[in-house]
Amino acid sequence: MIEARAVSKRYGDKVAVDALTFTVKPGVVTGFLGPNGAGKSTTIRMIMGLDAPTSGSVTVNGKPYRKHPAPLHEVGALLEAKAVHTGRSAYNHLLALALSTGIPRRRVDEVIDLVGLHEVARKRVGGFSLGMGQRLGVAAALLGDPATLVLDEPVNGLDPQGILWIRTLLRGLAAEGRTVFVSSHLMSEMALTAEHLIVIGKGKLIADTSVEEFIRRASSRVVRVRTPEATRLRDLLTGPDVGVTSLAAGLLEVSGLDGAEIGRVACREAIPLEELTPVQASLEEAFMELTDDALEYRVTPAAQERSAS
Ligand SMILES: Nc1ncnc2c1ncn2[C@@H]1O[C@H](COP(=O)(O)OP(=O)(O)OP(=O)(O)O)[C@@H](O)[C@H]1O
Repeated sequence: MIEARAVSKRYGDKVAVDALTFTVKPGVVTGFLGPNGAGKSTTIRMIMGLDAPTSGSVTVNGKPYRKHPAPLHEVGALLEAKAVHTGRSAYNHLLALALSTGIPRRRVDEVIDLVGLHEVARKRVGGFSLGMGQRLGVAAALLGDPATLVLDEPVNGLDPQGILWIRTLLRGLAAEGRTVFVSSHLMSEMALTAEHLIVIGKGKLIADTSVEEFIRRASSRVVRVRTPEATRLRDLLTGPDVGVTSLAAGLLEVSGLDGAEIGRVACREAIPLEELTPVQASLEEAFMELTDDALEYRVTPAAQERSAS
C-alpha cells in the first residue's frame, strides 16, 4: 500500500508536485498517468525516498521508505535511470545486490527464472538489448520478494512481445495480492494493464478512478443512429443540450441524449432504426480531454505545421 498525503515538491520556483493525495491499494495494477513533465518521476522518487517532499508525506506499507529496516523486502522499484555495472553478468549483478542486502543466493536463481533471463544470465549486461535490460531491472525489483512494486515507464522502448510480457507479469503480481504502481504516458497500454488509474497534470491530481469510470467520465454522450427517416428523426430530437449532425445519408450522430431516449422517440413516432450505437471515446481521447489544460508544453497548430513540413 502506498499513501501520499498532500505531498508537494518544489524545485526553486517550480512546483513539480502540488499537494497530491492518493492511495495505491494492493491486489490490482494501478496506472500512474500524466503528460510529460506532469510530475510522475518526481512522485516516484519521493515514494522511493530518493527525494524529500517539500511538504506532506508519502508512505509505503505505513512508513516512509527510509524508515523501513529492510526496504528491499517492502518495495521493489524499476526506475528510469539504470545503474548497472555493464561489465558484470546479469547473475553477478543480481548476486551483488542480494548479498549486500542479506538476500539468499537461491533467490537470485528464482528471479532470473521468473523474468526469463536464464539463458543469458552469465552474459555481460553491457551487451543486453533494451528488453533484456528491462527484464534485469524487474528481476532486481523482485529480489526482496516485496509486497509493493513501483515501476517508472517499464514498457518504454520495448517490442510488442516485451510489452505483453510486462503486462502479464504485472497482472500476475497484483493477483498475488501485491501493490503494483506503474507509470506511463501511454493510455492505450494502461487500458490493457491497469484496473485503476491515478492521473496527474502539472503536479496536480486530475483523476483517481477505475479505468472504466475514467472513460465514462471523459466520453461525451454521443450516439450513432442509422435510419431511413433521418430528416424526420432529426427534427424530433430536440432539447437544450441536444446536438444532431448528419454524417451521411440516413446516418446521424446525436449528442446530449442516450440510446434509450432516442429509441423511445423513434418508437413513439414509428421511425424504423437500423442502428443505435453509443460512440465511446477511446482511452487515449479521454486522456487528452482530461489532461488538455495540464500539458506543460502545448504544441501550437503553427508549430505542428512547421514540424510536418
Ligand atoms: N531536479 C529538478 N530540478 C528542477 N526541476 C525539476 C527537477 N526534476 C523535475 N523537475 C521539473 O518538475 C516537473 C515534473 O518533472 P517529472 O520528471 O517528475 O515529470 P514526469 O511526469 O515524470 O515527466 P516525464 O514523463 O517527462 O518523465 C518538470 O517540469 C521538470 O522539469
